[in-house]
Amino acid sequence: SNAWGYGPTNGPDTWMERFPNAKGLRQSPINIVTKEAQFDPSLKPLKIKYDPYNSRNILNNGQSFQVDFVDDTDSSTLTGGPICGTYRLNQFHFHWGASDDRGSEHNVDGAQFPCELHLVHWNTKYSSFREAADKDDGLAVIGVFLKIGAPNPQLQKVLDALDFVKTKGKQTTFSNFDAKTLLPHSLDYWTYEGSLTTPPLLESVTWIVLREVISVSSVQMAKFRSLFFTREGEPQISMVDNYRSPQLLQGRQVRASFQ
Ligand SMILES: COc1ccc2c(ccc[n+]2C(=O)c2ccc(S(N)(=O)=O)cc2)c1
Ligand SMILES: [Zn+2]
Repeated sequence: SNAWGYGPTNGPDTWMERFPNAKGLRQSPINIVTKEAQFDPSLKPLKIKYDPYNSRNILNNGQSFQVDFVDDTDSSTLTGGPICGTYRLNQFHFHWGASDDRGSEHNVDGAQFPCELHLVHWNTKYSSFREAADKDDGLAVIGVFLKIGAPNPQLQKVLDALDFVKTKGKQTTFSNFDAKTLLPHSLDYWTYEGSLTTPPLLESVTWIVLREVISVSSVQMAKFRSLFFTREGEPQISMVDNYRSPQLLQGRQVRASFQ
């Protein structure tokens, strides 16, 4: 079947053919217009507790690569911020461009970054990620922008594992990784109600986009681009431009945790 992807025949502009959520009223990503983001003093600080012991493996899923976490206990959690209750870290992954001028999914005042990190959490009021994935309050994703600058030694640990997951379906163990080391110093954030940015585009995500960026060098960006969308033995298609463009706000309010 013509599985969804990011190519000319199966990319984001074709997704609404098979995934009607694409035309929904709370789709992601969005362009964050900083002047229109209203400071909300009732927003709590983010409380992030990640246990390196929970990191399990790294997988090339044919759309991105993700680091999966064991999420059968509350040892790696997100609480506070705009959410109620406890959300567990399930995985993190990235979106990036073919060149440094594009690649992030969210934009800030119309600007794109070369890469965006997504840390995906699910609400423990549900019994599993899968059960939470289609609930209005099921998921919370922290978005972190990567900006070209100094090499990022924490990120390098992840990039060094990419040699083992070059093609779709490849995975390798990836233990003892502290995802907290990928976060910037400040946890100031913008937040809005949105969706998964890939099919099935479920409208179940409370988005928490951090204002402070983390650095990535151009050499490190080239490492992301060394991956392939395709399986071993298939004609190679470089894994680049795996991002959806900003969607209509449809009257949604973006709130800021900072003044
Ligand atoms: C219920 O069926 C599902 C549910 C979720 C699926 C999925 C297929 C791919 C990715 N996911 C995801 O988990 C997923 C997709 C997108 C994102 S994102 N880029 O952070 O919005 C996070 C997580 C299928
Ligand atoms: Zn994502």
